[in-house]
Amino acid sequence: MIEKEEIEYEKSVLIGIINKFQDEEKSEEYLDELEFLAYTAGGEVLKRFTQKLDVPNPKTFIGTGKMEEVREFIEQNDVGTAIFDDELSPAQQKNIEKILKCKVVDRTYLILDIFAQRAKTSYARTQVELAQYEYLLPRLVGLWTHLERQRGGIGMRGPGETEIETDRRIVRDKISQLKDKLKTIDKQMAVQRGNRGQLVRVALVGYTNVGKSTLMNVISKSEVFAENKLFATLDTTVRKVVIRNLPFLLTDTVGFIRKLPTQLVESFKSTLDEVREADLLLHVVDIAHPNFEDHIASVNQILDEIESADKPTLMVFNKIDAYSPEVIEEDDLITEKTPAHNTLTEWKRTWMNRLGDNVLFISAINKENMEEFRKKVYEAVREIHITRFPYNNFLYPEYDKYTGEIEED
Ligand SMILES: Nc1nc2c(ncn2[C@@H]2O[C@H](COP(=O)(O)OP(=O)(O)OP(=O)(O)O)[C@@H](O)[C@H]2O)c(=O)[nH]1
Ligand SMILES: [Mg+2]
Repeated sequence: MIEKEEIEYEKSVLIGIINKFQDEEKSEEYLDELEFLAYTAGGEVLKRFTQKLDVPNPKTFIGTGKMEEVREFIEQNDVGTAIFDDELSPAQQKNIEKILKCKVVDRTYLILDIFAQRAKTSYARTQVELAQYEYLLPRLVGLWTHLERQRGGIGMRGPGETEIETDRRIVRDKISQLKDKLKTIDKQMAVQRGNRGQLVRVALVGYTNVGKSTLMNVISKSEVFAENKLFATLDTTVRKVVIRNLPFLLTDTVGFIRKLPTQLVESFKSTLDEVREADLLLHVVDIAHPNFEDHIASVNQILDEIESADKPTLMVFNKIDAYSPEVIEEDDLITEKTPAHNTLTEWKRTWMNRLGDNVLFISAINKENMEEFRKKVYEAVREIHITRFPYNNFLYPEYDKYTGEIEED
């Protein structure tokens, strides 16, 4: 449920392009996500603008005519922010600001902003701040170019440059301070992780808003903040979970998103170490989301970037309660069948079939199929645990049946 709190929502517009990599439908889906991001950051979207463009205009991202259309709308409707669905170059951002005379932000900035809003612990805040400064640094150059042009260059270049050089130095100093601070925290975290001993580590991973925290709450009876907004979780929660007689550690952590800013991947290194050091991944997918296949690809790409793509993984398709295939009416002879028309049974026969036993379909909210979930997780954890504690028999009486109550901590 999207509840409007007492926050003043800032009027904004979205701007995206359509090209051979993203057709009209894809572009629309990306803008849906951008709108959700905008909403999470406290923005209300009044209108979307799209333009067919093979390559973005290097100066202003979209073409002049389209830009004029956007400008008029912004002026007439008192819009505060224009949000672009791609990372803008520092120069583009400056140029556009000059034309639109409102705040101009891109997808990366928006994500950083949400992270900043949501970071609760000093650790998360430090990581976000570092990412924000990394984002800012090259943009100070843009500011300089802009000033230089405004002042006519010659003669004025000296002071302008000095000013900006000072700013850049301050930002660079800040970056290295934050990096030092993070290094210290990283060491503490590594020690903490070390202290957790030899227990098998399982990490919930997945796109943002798929239900990782909800699932964590269901299996560990803990209270992790879950909400229908993007990036509800920024910090890592680790819980000891016991299924039957088998204890293991379960981690809930930050969700991923398409085009997750590289600055964030880098500065959240330590948070992501939880994933990197996990023995088993539970890749949670929101099967009710029309773009869930793209989500899987984005998550896999990030897992690859953090060298975690080869870990044993269970694919957990969540929100089956909310899944409904699109229906083609019997007398409709035109509409072609697409994956969106698949029933769950049909989905199971697609590429999902190739995942073999490592697939689960659940509803964390309705606690549907949790028995099977526990059984599969138990088996996967057990397999790893056995190699680690080969003689620890008392923890492992052989269970050949999974009947009866499964005990929890
Ligand atoms: N219909 C339905 N909704 C669910 C289910 N599981 C979770 N949700 C909802 O999905 C939204 C996101 O849930 P979270 O648990 O916060 O998702 P998350 O993956 O932890 O999200 P981030 O921390 O933002 O990455 C919440 O509104 C949940 O109530 C489910 O099985 N069915
Ligand atoms: Mg969460």
